[in-house]
Amino acid sequence: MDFFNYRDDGVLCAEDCALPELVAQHGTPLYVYSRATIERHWQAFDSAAGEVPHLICYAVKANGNLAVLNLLARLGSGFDIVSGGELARVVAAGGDPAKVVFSGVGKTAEEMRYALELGILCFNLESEAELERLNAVAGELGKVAPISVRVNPDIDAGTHPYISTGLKQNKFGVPIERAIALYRVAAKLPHIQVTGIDCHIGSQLTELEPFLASMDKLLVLIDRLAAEGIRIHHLDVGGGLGVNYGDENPPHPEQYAAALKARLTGRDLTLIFEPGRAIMANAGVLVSKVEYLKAGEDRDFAIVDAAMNDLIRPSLYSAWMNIVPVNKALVREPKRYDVVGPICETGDFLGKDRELTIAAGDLVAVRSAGAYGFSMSSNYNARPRAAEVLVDGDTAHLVRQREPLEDLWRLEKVLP
Ligand SMILES: Cc1ncc(COP(=O)(O)O)c(C=O)c1O
Repeated sequence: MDFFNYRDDGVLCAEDCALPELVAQHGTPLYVYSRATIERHWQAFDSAAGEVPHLICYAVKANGNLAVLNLLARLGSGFDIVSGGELARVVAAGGDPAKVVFSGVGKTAEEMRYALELGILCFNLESEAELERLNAVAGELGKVAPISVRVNPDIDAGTHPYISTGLKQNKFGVPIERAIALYRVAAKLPHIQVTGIDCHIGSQLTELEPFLASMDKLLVLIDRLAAEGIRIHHLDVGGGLGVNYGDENPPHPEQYAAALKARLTGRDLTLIFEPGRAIMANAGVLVSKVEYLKAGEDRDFAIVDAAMNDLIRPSLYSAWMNIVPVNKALVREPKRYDVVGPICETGDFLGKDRELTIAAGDLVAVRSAGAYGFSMSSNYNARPRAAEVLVDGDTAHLVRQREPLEDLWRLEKVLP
């Protein structure tokens, strides 16, 4: 459920704001987010976790716009980060570093220092070498670093191979057989404090079973650690809950959390969730203008002014994302199109073989684009990144302006 609906006159709105009016003000391509949807999705996790001690650490990589992070911080959210840059964003948005978990396989010493100085909640460690480095860096600062080991449970999450992270051939986490040994070492290090255990098996998961299977493996590990006197205080189940782009029908956070909670009875564990997509995907659309309709020999093309630099998911993962006309009352002949951007790559498409009722000059919206849309955008082909608008009822706030062209070379210089 989201707050993007057609008005009676056939115009698509974000909450109470008509998309054509936002475009008239801010142009295209334009990302539009709904505050009510973001808040409702976050609250769905919070209320699903209910009475179990828990913390929702929103995955900043899904959408790191400051206004989005700020809304979530105001709800009391924590954050899952994967770089010093994301941590800086959280701080700039008013987030609480004490509610931050730090994931990722390649944390630099500098990033570790920064996070230790801010006093984050936990480092989710992904290798033996990282543990060694963190102990040394914390030692230099005279601090103790709280850690979880990110366990790779070797479970097939049944998702696209590029966004599957819990298989032994993936770079993520520590193989479950080695995790115990790593905890033993960690427990003895002077500048490390074992606090939790962590796992994240992939993204856009549409079944509960892989989550539960990996949680079961982690619970066995927690018991084995307890038997050795190593106490785990929190269980970080990662993110990964899928959303509807079409008819995927993933579990609702309620079902997901209920299944996890059922396994925690009698245990003194805080649950940490790291949802990204489930909060943001359906809280945003990407609005674009049809520049040209072009008849090909083999197929017809709708050439729009958004491209793979604005939204790379279709090109990168062959992801299917729904593309709809912004005004469905306009009288147009329905036709099938490949919806493509202006970038000089054959892989530059937003959708293939889509039936659409459009003409040149019309607006289309790519739905479910709130997560991994703007955050994965680039300047390829010297295209400025799109503006972002956050709608709150009948008020639209420009939360990031379109990148001015001169910003594209602001950091460059020519030889004297
Ligand atoms: C460690 C970690 N946590 C959380 C997430 C967020 O995942 P999602 O957006 O699928 O909820 C990711 C991305 O897959 C991740 O790598």
